Amino acid sequence: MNPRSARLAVLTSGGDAQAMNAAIRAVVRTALHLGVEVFGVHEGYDGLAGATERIEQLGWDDVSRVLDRGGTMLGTARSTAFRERAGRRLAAIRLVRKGIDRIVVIGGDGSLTGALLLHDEWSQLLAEAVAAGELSAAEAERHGGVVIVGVPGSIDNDLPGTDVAVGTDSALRQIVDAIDALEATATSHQRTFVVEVMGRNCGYLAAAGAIAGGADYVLLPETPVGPDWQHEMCTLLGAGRAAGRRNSVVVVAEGARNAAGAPITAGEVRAAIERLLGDETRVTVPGHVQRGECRARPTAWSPRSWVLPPHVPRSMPI
Ligand SMILES: Nc1ncnc2c1ncn2[C@@H]1O[C@H](COP(=O)(O)OP(=O)(O)OP(=O)(O)O)[C@@H](O)[C@H]1O
Ligand SMILES: O=P(O)(O)OC[C@H]1O[C@](O)(CO)[C@@H](O)[C@@H]1O
Repeated sequence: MNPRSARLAVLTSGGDAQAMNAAIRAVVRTALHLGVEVFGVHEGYDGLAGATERIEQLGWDDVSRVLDRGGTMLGTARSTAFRERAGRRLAAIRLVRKGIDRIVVIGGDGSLTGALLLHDEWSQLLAEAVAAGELSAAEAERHGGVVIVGVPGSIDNDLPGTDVAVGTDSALRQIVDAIDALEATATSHQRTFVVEVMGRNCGYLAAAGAIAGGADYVLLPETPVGPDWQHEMCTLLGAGRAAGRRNSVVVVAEGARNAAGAPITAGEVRAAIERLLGDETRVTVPGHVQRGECRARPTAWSPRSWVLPPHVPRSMPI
């Protein structure tokens, strides 16, 4: 196919992650630069499989001034409709009716799993639509193959083969900022803080946040603790206190588990510290602040640098 006649859709899906806007901008402007028409799908897969179709053509100016804005300008969703085959069939029909058979999905492991499913089912979905009179044979033939590119976009950083997903670094900064901010109270009151960190079943944010934040102990899904974990943790924390430390921080990944597979909650950690050490202990849950707009400006090492603008020197290898 002549790429200059192609039409491409871009969408964000799953939890919003910072720099998704920069990634959208990079996709839109690079495609336009290459002569490809671009469409934004609003509200994640719901914009394709939900009750209302939300596909809108995007131009160069539609992605102006979004580089350092948090969230996603296209909106996102956790779409139940797309999980069903009927939803994916509706999605394929709507895309083909718009002449689109190129898709960029920016999202996490779930979103990219869904994208793979749509890719694998595409021919069959189109054949069914033709049989049901929902698409013409010519339309189905014209768009007989679909090309889908997945861009790992998730604070969780839980995609195999990806060093750092879009949004992970900013979430990490939020976590380290939160731990740094707790320092004042922890030190003044000689308290222990238990910080619960997002990440679903992945401990990347908790592990990296604990190291960068100088925490004393971390509980992760990947390293389930044994039955005596409370005593082990408190022995370490107690040694720090004995050495003169005025503050202690324990980071708990939201997916932390013990060796038997039972979840370990921040409340449980707090109770263990109070019971075994007598430390005054508080739980802090930064929650969706971790997905919020970073006040620090995004680094150049981010989707900011992905765009292929016309003003990039032609001699530059890209
Ligand atoms: N197995 C699947 N089959 C079809 N669609 C799926 C599947 N898993 C996920 N999806 C689609 O992708 C959407 C987003 O998935 P999910 O909620 O797991 O977030 P994610 O992409 O993993 O991102 P994050 O973990 O950062 O929130 C789901 O709401 C659903 O529409
Ligand atoms: O925003 P929601 O739907 O409450 O989901 C929260 C989940 O999304 C994430 O922030 C991103 O996947 C996870 O870390 C967290 O478990």
